[in-house]
Amino acid sequence: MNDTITVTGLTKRFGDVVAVDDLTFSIGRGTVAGFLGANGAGKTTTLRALLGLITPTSGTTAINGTPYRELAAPSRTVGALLDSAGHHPGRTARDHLRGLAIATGVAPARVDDVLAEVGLSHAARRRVGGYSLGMRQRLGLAGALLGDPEILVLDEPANGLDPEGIAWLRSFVRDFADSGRTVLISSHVLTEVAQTVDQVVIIRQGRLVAHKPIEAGENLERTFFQLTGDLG
Ligand SMILES: Nc1ncnc2c1ncn2[C@@H]1O[C@H](COP(=O)(O)OP(=O)(O)OP(=O)(O)O)[C@@H](O)[C@H]1O
Repeated sequence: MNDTITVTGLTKRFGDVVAVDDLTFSIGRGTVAGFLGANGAGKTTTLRALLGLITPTSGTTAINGTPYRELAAPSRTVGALLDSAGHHPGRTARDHLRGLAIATGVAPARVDDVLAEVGLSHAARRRVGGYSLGMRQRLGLAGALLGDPEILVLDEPANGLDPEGIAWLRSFVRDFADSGRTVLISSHVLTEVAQTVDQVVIIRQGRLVAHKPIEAGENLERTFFQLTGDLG
């Protein structure tokens, strides 16, 4: 089986709100898939279900064919950046990552590697409370990379990054996929991901609108407006 990420008939309700509505898609190995939809479309809810953080109302999700909660080595299989919160402001980036490494069974020696990978070596000994939002996003990505995973799930990773940071993120994601690994990257801003992705999964009000490869020379903006009417 070549699919790394599968979402099958996923529905999630919060009271009267249907956040995700019978969503089905799968992502093959070695690709960068953009997961697009307006604010509130259901992207984060889908990713949280995929990572076993919430229980679906119905439907299933799997990573390499296995539900996340049943993975034998989750941090080596999939790394996730869901939000940039959750860092203790008084700790240094290095200490934060060391704690995370120990908690997830990763050799602490990886910490300096991932700090270098995300361009934070120079700030490794600074307290995270003084980090900019963009630096916290990089730190979150470093945490996702600790287990040297084959799959990355990134929820709005460009939030808070300056143009240089966004360009860096694009090339980072591209290199990651070119080494045969897989990235699912959510965004509500089309232009952030348009130059990076091989395919797009577009949702609106929790439902699948389109899942298609990106054609060379395609005017993505026009395609998206036609499909969704509400994506920037
Ligand atoms: N824990 C929750 N309790 C109640 N409603 C929720 C909860 N989480 C999400 N929702 C609702 O579900 C819908 C989908 O939210 P979700 O965060 O998945 O969208 P999103 O596409 O990630 O949006 P954004 O781009 O703004 O992050 C929204 O209407 C949201 O208000």
